[in-house]
Amino acid sequence: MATPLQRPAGNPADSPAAHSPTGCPIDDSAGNATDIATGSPTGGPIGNPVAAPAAPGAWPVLGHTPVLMRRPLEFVTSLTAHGDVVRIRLGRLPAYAVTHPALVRHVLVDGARDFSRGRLFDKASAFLGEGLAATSGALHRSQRRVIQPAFSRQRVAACVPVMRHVAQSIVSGWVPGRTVAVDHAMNDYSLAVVTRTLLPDSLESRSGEAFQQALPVLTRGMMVRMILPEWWARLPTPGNRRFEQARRTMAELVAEAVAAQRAGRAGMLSVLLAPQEGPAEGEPGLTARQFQDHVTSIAMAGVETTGASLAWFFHELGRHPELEARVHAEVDTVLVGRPPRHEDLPRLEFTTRVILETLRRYAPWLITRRARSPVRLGAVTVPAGAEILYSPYALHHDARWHPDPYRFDPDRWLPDRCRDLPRGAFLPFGAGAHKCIGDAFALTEMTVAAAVICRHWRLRPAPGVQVRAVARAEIHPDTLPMVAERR
Ligand code: HEM
Repeated sequence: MATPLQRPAGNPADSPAAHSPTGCPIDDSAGNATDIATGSPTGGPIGNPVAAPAAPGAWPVLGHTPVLMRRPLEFVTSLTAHGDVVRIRLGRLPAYAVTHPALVRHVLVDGARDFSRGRLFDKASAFLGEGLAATSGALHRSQRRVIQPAFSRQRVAACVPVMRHVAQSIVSGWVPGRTVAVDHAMNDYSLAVVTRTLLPDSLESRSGEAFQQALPVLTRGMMVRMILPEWWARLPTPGNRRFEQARRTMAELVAEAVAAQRAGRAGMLSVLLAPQEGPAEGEPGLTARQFQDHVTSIAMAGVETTGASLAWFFHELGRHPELEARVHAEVDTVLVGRPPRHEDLPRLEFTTRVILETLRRYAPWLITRRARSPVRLGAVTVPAGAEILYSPYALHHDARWHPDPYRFDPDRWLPDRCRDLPRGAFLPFGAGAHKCIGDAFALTEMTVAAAVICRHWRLRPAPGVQVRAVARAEIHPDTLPMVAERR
């Protein structure tokens, strides 16, 4: 059975449909989307358009900004009730939230040529420059072709020993009965894995701490800048000053990392790139500046995402001892007392279902696109230049596709139960040309950490602590102290 851990590399828009280890769709391939609700095509010629219904709760001048700032997850999930395309306002700026899986797929895959990346990525370009995660169109396609081989199946498989080693060194500091800040531990794991595999020896130790401090300021700042009006970011507030400082810190750290690369150290990216030379006219390859922007993109996109997902994985196991017992039993059976190897991972089927369910429950909550021209989405026509919003989190909590959506139920990913899930209803990694380049890397990284930790440790919720979800670029636990117990 094809799994995301075994999928061939290539431009996702060209690659065969990716499937979860259970055979359920992790959406990324092209095809003609059909509006499931109405049976009508999702895109196409503009005719008899209707106005998108407006979401309630807009303030004069501020629009939906206050509710997006205060209750972001509740707000994005509430939009589904108002229509398949719902008009909201970011301050005075109109934006269209697309809530139906078929229409989201149209925006990301079938009709993707009609859309660029939009406001979120404009804001991120302040620190991502022209990195992979911030570009669109022809420039993005050429960059993706250059970088994709670094994330090939073989390269990801070759990273398993590093992932295992990093996970082992994280748990080696744990003391039975002591409290571990699991959210921090998982971010440390994720940062160490990304740096040691992609850019070994470059961002570690001394810089690692500064990096970990800058990341949340930047990811939160990027979301806040998307939601708030332009003038707000120019005010000399403490938050804006922190953002500027974090931006400078990140630029310095990445420059250091790139310099280390140029000194000839190995790493997934260095195999591809020769930034010290720079490509000659018409040759493949990246300039040093482009290389630096891509490193920033990958660091921004690849550290907190996996770190937060792993933290939620252990939070959910801590709350569900019956699921934890099943993961432990599976790890014991599959690994028979040795550390995990790449070939063991597909056999950790229940563990993988817990990971998929974690990715469903705690998916990225708001991502943008921008219409290049007037585009029809279902019955609605959005004007050229319109900001389009999609929310994997909201799609994943729509009871039409995911019954009892707030229940943590890994077995919903059993083949019999998820066979009829519509395409576009499960998008933890997005879809189409901008689908996460690190999806297989992240799934591998999460499975290795889960296996290494669950072999010897059980993490219990710290008594009396209420864990809240905080929406930055992805959803984080506000705090996650857990008591480590030896199994
Ligand atoms: C659980 C972990 C992760 C999640 C949930 C996640 C989610 C996503 C999503 C939803 C997108 C698409 C955004 C869009 O539609 O515009 C994306 C793109 C991206 N991700 Fe991830 N990601 C994860 C891990 C990683 C890792 C480990 C890396 C790299 C080491 C990475 C690198 C990237 C990059 C570079 C892009 C931009 C791709 C492009 O535009 O071509 N991500 N990710």
